[in-house]
This record gives sequence, C-alpha cells and structure tokens, in this order.
Amino acid sequence: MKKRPAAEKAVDDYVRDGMTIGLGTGNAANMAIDRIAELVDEGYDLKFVATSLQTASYAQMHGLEISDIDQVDHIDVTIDGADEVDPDLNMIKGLGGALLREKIVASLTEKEIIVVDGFKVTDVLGKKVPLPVEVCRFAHSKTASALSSLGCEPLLRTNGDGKAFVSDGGNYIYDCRFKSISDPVALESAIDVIPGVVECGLFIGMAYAVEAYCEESDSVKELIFKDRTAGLREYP
Ligand SMILES: O=C(CO)[C@H](O)[C@H](O)COP(=O)(O)O
Repeated sequence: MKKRPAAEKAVDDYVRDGMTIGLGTGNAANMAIDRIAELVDEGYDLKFVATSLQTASYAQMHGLEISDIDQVDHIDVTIDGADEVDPDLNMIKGLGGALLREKIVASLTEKEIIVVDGFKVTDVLGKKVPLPVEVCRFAHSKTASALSSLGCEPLLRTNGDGKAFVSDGGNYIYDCRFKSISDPVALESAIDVIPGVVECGLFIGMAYAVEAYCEESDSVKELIFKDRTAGLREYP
C-alpha cells in the first residue's frame, strides 16, 4: 500500500485545469484526491463526480465539491484503483464495494487511469482475488446458484457484524472465487445475462493507463492501452 507516488504521477500526468474528474474509491483514489486537492488550492478549476458515498465525503472533507453526474456533460479523466490487472489492462474491481458506480463512471470517462501496487498486475485474472458480483437482494441466493454454475464459489459479502454488506445502490455483493479467468470477455457476458445480476467486477477494455508502483525499485511503471488513444479531447 505504498502506491502514493503512482497516485501522484497519475494526477500530475493527466489532470489539467478546466477538466471534469471522476474520483474512484479506495486507498489509491484517496491518495489521488489528496494530490488533486493541492492542485485546487493552487488555483485549478475542476469539476468532480464521485464513484461512492465514501469518496464523496472524503473529497468534501478536502473542500472539493461533488457534482451530480447527470448534470455533467462529460468526464475527462477518472483516477481509480483496481484489485487485479492483466497484461491487456483488463481488471477485477469491487473489493471496496463500489463496482457499480465505478463502472458507470468508467464507461462515461475519456481516460480511466488506474493506480495499483505492482503485485496486483498478474498474467491471468482471478488467481489472487475473487470476482465481486453485485446482485439484486430479491432472490439473491438463487442468483448465487446461477453464478456457481459458471464454475465459482460465490460467497455473500458481510460486514464485521455478520450482516450482509449493502452497496451504495442498495444491493448485495457475492465474491466469486474462480480458479482463474482465462476468458474475461466470455465470463462477463455469461454473468451479465443472469437475471438478478446488477453488475460484475470485470472491467474490460476500460483502462486507458495503469500506474503500477514497484516497491523494490521505488519506481512507477506506466502501462498504456494503445487502442484507447484515438479521438480524445486535447488539453494543454
Ligand atoms: O474497486 C475498488 C472499490 O470498489 C477499488 O478501486 C479497489 O478495491 C482497489 O482499492 P485500493 O486502492 O484500496 O487497493
């Protein structure tokens, strides 16, 4: 969790005066918010949308005002974390419970910049972390049975008190342990057609760049998804 240099690089390289910025959820996102707040103090005029209530309150504590996402006409850059990233920059996200809003914001964003510790970059998704799937509370155990038929062990996420965790959208999350996810595109399609599934934590082709902090060399490696560079708005 020493990725602060990667979060600061993400902000310094991609955030420009006048932009609308998506704020992710989790430690990496909070580190980015710390740096963004400094830029605002220096006079940057930025608009913000948040991917969770938790992030909105962290940003507001830093004096940043959060806009209603339906009132902004575009999002230039979002800075967020991830739980696993593969060599094609496909990701598993959602261990922080914000996958639904994170995915909506990512889908509306021109450049989704991801900040991770280097150990989260892996050859195949699903080896290290379960795949979070957000489901409707109604008939959630039936939805979980359908998920298990895809070859995983779904576990209902709970809080410290043993009660089911409820997302900002009012849904439950099942953490689905697969041995590995060799075809994330096919798996996402198979999950998405299950009635009761609200969203799954596979983020495919959404990241523009990944800033990965390598502790051994105390350096940040940037991985860029070249296919996403076409037709983007230019800022000085
Ligand atoms: O997907 C997420 C929340 O839903 C987070 O981005 C992910 O869990 C990484 O968090 P962190 O930066 O704290 O390691």
